[in-house]
Amino acid sequence: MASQPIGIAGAGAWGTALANAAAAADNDVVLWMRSPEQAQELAATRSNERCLPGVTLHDRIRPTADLNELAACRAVLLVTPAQTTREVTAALARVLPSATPLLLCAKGIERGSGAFLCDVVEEVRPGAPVAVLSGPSFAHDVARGLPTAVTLACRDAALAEALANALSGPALRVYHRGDVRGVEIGGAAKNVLAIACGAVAGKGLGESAKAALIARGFAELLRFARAYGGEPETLMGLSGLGDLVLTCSTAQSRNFAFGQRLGQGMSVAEASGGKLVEGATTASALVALARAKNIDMPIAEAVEQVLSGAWTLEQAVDALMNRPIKSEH
Ligand SMILES: NC(=O)c1ccc[n+]([C@@H]2O[C@H](COP(=O)([O-])OP(=O)(O)OC[C@H]3O[C@@H](n4cnc5c(N)ncnc54)[C@H](O)[C@@H]3O)[C@@H](O)[C@H]2O)c1
Ligand SMILES: O=P(O)(O)OC[C@H](O)CO
Repeated sequence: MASQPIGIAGAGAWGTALANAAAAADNDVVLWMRSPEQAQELAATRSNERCLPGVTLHDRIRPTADLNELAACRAVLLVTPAQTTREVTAALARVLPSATPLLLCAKGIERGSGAFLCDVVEEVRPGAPVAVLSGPSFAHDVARGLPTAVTLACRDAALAEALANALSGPALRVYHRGDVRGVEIGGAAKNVLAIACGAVAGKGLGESAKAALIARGFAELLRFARAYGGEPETLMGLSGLGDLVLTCSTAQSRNFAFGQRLGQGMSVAEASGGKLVEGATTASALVALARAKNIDMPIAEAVEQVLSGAWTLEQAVDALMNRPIKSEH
């Protein structure tokens, strides 16, 4: 069993970084991508210059474009954009044995349905084991072997522990937990809040405003998680506060950088720079879920209003600053 490889579906920045980390943790790794040309290129050059420039692929990684090669893996990490979760899970369901655990590594909420990604996976592969991996972790840091700690959640405690052990290595420390909902909420919501922090930086509104956004954004995270069944302790850990602080701190984050460019005056269409900005695609679903349960999330709401074109950034700042004065907690 332990000699079976770890499978990774999706060879973008995060999939490639996780492949290197899993290999460094003494696993053979099958790295699947949809493009045969890209698989050939990765196998020949041993690098993924498009998504993770300057990083050498570990010897134990086998790139492939044949989905069937994931069938013999002991677990498969799903590392494609959040909005492709349903489609890629359906493709995986056709080749994987039903007992193979799927470990969700994307951060987001499905648009349209408003479904949490673990629920999407469970809907497509009923009864099959599902887990989620999240926490403060930039692909470039993990791929270069810089020390990183993340959380892996699964309702099956023994499986959570086994997967955490399998993926933990010299530079990646994986904690385990049972609160799947809390862990996935932290990852999905922090991306939306990071857009607001980036906009504050881009507009030059100061470090005090940024700290206020992180603290009040965390209060929104906690309210949302409580209402949707996540445990507050989870949100206080790596996958909540940890990832919120990381993503709200630096333009190394694509969500922060997107917000920063909005703050500097770029349009929503220009600001992504062609990069994946999960907070921008999740904002409307997050806000719709919050409204459905009357959860007060003014920062997430302001991000959504700006992205939809209903408010300018100036109107968003006014709306946040002119709310009625209230007790902090
Ligand atoms: N990059 C990071 O530092 C990082 C860290 C933690 C979590 N994540 C999360 O991981 C997810 C992926 O991020 P990323 O940085 O790897 O993005 P990316 O844009 O670098 O890569 C996404 C990959 O998915 C592939 N893809 C897209 N649609 C597909 C489909 N329908 N079928 C198969 N493959 C498809 C693309 O070809 C690309 O290789 C996101 O949800 C992100 O929030 C990223
Ligand atoms: O670059 P971002 O904003 O997608 O963030 C990457 C990771 O989620 C950070 O933990």
